[in-house]
Amino acid sequence: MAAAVFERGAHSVSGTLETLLKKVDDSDLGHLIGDLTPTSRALISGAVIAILVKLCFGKPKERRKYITDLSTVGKPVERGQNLVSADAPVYDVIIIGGGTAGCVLAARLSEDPTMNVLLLESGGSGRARSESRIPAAFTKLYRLPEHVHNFWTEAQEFAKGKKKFWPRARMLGGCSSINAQMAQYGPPGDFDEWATIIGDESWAYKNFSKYIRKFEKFIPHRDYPEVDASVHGTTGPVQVGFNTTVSGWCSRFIKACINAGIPSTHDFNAPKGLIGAARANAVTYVNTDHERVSSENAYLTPQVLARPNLKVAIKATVTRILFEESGNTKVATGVEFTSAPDGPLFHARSKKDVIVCGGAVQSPHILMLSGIGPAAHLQFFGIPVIHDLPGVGQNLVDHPIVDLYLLQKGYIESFRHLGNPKSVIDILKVIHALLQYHVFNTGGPLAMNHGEAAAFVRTDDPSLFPPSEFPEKLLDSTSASDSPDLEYFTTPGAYLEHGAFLFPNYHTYGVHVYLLRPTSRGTVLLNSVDPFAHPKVDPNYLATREDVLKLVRGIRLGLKISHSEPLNSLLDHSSTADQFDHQLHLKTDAELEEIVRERVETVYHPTSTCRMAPLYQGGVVDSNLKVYGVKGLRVCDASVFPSIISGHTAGACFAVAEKLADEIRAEYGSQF
Ligand SMILES: Cc1cc2nc3c(=O)[nH]c(=O)nc-3n(C[C@H](O)[C@H](O)[C@H](O)COP(=O)(O)OP(=O)(O)OC[C@H]3O[C@@H](n4cnc5c(N)ncnc54)[C@H](O)[C@@H]3O)c2cc1C
Repeated sequence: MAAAVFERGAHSVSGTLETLLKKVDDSDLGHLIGDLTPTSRALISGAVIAILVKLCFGKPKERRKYITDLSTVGKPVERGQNLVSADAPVYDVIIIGGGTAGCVLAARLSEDPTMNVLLLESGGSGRARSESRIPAAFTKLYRLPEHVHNFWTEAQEFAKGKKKFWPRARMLGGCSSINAQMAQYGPPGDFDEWATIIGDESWAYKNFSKYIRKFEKFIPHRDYPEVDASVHGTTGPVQVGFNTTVSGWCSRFIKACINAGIPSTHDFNAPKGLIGAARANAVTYVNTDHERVSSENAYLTPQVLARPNLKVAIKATVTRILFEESGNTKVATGVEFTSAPDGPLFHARSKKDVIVCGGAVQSPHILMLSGIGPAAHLQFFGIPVIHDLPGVGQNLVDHPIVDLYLLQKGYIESFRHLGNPKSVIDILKVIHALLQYHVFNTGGPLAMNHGEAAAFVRTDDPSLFPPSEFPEKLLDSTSASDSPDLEYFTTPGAYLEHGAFLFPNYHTYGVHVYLLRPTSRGTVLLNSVDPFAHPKVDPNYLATREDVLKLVRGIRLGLKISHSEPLNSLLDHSSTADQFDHQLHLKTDAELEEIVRERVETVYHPTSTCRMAPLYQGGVVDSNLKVYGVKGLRVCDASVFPSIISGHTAGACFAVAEKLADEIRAEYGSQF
């Protein structure tokens, strides 16, 4: 009864707020608010109280218990002890890194009650952070070193010598806990290419796609009946669907793409491939409660964590993998870990496998610290070489992005206030958004993931890039004739510095163009032997001319889309302001090339630094993800991708881990 009264009261507060906001929006901004009436003030206070009451007394969030006392999962040891302590706790499998892939493996392997699994994660719980749970809030995490490894790249030789900010998650769920939640898994041709590179058909799309369906729980939506649910997984742990809020800019972008000559598509993840334009979150990793779906909350459920054969320790950084000789072979027999740079060290022993799931930056880092990598590089740092494996840390590839900053004509629709409330009106809007999200569970602006519509194209598509205007034939770096090499996505506001700067005095619109199949390759190398020191990350952006020319084409088409209706009428193309791009179409290709080199940034998708490939092609792992030349050691995360996919990378990480879990269980069977 009390709850019903509360709900009704809160609804009426929200309704009144909505009316008030509408009035404010319709009026000339700013006047109404200067001196709020007592009624308005009462409404605001009511809304705030409603939110607080809901937060305090609403349905409690499921609490998940993780191990923080490392002495309960490891044996304390002295520094410099190179063999696993004889009385260290023993596990069948030790997983290093509870990220996107690591949580999948922990949950799937421990389904076998005879398999003892230890998962060690350097950070804390992602789910415990509201910035991770609330879809719109993730960029707030980027600069917090406790939750994010905030790497910087080396100065980029081909990008004006600038160092680039490269956030990677440091929490359970890994980057699936901080990513933009867009769920596009890559076109079938990419996985067929993987199978060809490694010479194993189990990676071809027709076989590998069962693992995509295994992780997926697709939630259809009545507004998108064209999406064929039968080609999706419906029983997996990772809920994907249309549960994010999108602004009116989403459909405007898709219409403008179609008017610019890009076909429309309904489902970027259907087996037929993903060329075309659609609501980007044709699915997102956001559930029906409008919360992010990370690998932590999808896989490490309270039921999974209650398994006696699974231990999940947080604030546990692995400092190295330890090896023993068996005949002529080096065998990984355990790990050394600690909670802090000067903290006590612990050992744990593995009977079967140590699986490195540290991500594309840290997996090669951990291997090198442990003596697996290019011998000369390890010797330079005085690290005893366990196995000379030149491919470790090589082949780094990332999707380079160029953002276009556009100005709305007047005020069309904007969410600037969410990140940067500047007036009482903005504060009212924020309160309204909080009510929608926290009290009524209707989503609202906090349920946005920002990247709301997307288009995938090929730079050799003659209908988009007619040879008369684009005569130069560029290298085809795609995996198949129906795989794209450029992606666009849009945000209802433009931003700089990874979302830290939102053009506070303007209502803006962002079009982002990125290269899906770059040919430039970089490295992850050691900076120091200190496991807590960041490695040297050098994506070597734009080292090849192909990459630059394709991005120049991408900018041209992006501008054409912005000049196509309905965007054309809603954007202020008369603006000559320097910080906006309305005059960019007048620039020569050489001038655009300079802009590409000036602006290029990461779209946070590094892969392939422990590549699954034959040894002679710089491979680090075989098709079962076993590290070449040693025993008992595997890698499983984005670092093993044989080539970067023309999509977003989290989906393939889930699927690769699902596949490995199946294979390990089949390989060891009843041996546990
Ligand atoms: C800001 C951002 C936005 C993105 N947006 C999208 C998107 O919209 N859609 C999409 O599909 N992909 C997106 N991605 C990419 C995608 O999320 C990643 O490719 C994927 O999640 C990587 O998974 P992983 O398993 O390779 O590594 P991670 O998920 O990064 O996991 C690595 C884990 O290992 C831990 N770790 C590292 N070293 C150690 C150690 N020594 N000891 C213990 N633990 C350790 C880390 O703390 C981390 O938790 C985005 C990424 C970022 C950063």
